[in-house]
Amino acid sequence: MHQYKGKLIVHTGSMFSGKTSSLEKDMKRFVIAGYSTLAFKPTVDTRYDSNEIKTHDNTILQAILVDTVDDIVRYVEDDTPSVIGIDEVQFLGGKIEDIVKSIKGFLNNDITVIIAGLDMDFEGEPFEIVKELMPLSDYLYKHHAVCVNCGTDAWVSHRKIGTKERVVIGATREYEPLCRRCFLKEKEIEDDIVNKNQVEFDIK
Ligand SMILES: Nc1ncnc2c1ncn2[C@@H]1O[C@H](COP(=O)(O)OP(=O)(O)O)[C@@H](O)[C@H]1O
Ligand SMILES: Cc1cn([C@H]2C[C@H](O)[C@@H](COP(=O)(O)O)O2)c(=O)[nH]c1=O
Ligand SMILES: [Zn+2]
Repeated sequence: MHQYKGKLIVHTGSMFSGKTSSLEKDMKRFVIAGYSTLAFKPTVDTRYDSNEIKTHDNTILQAILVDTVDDIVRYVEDDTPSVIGIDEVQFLGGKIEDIVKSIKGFLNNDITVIIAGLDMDFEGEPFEIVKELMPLSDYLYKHHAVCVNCGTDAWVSHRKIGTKERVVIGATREYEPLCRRCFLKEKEIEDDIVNKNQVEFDIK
């Protein structure tokens, strides 16, 4: 009984790859197995955030909205769950070293931690917290969406809209999962458009 004590389970990959679905499935299995659980989700946009974790195919898990890992620590101290889940870990506020330290603290206290988070941003650059947590994991799952262009395993979340800010909340209107080859092709096209616009601007 309760073989999962102090394990770190990491679900990562691009958008639409099934990270949140896997987190939800794990959490629901732990409930069935008799573990006490708490699920958390960082607040990224107070206008849209609700107290639930929702997958792209609309399955739902109740969750507590938090700003930083310190909020999670407070809930864990009050409720003493044996399993916690954190969705969208890349948006959790606070210093990376504090997040890592708190997660290690949970694990050392026999609390199992399930993480779901993007490994890379829209430019193909790693999200630092996920990069830190991957080697610490007991179970590491890299999930793959389907490349919307060619149908092979996707590698990255390509942003379809122009903005370059790192955090832009969205789904299929703003992002599409692409394999490396299709992503590079897309980047070439985007660079060509930028260069062409620059030439036209210089001429005028
Ligand atoms: N290109 C795609 N590849 C795979 N799944 C997709 C794709 N587009 C939409 N989906 C849907 O996304 C679901 C996964 O959603 P979710 O678990 O929320 O993913 P993530 O948390 O990784 O963004 C799939 O079960 C599928 O219904
Ligand atoms: C790649 C990328 C994504 N985001 C945002 C877009 C979505 O709101 C979430 C990811 O959700 P999912 O459950 O993994 O589909 O993150 C972002 O802000 N910046 C990025 O570079
Ligand atoms: Zn492709």
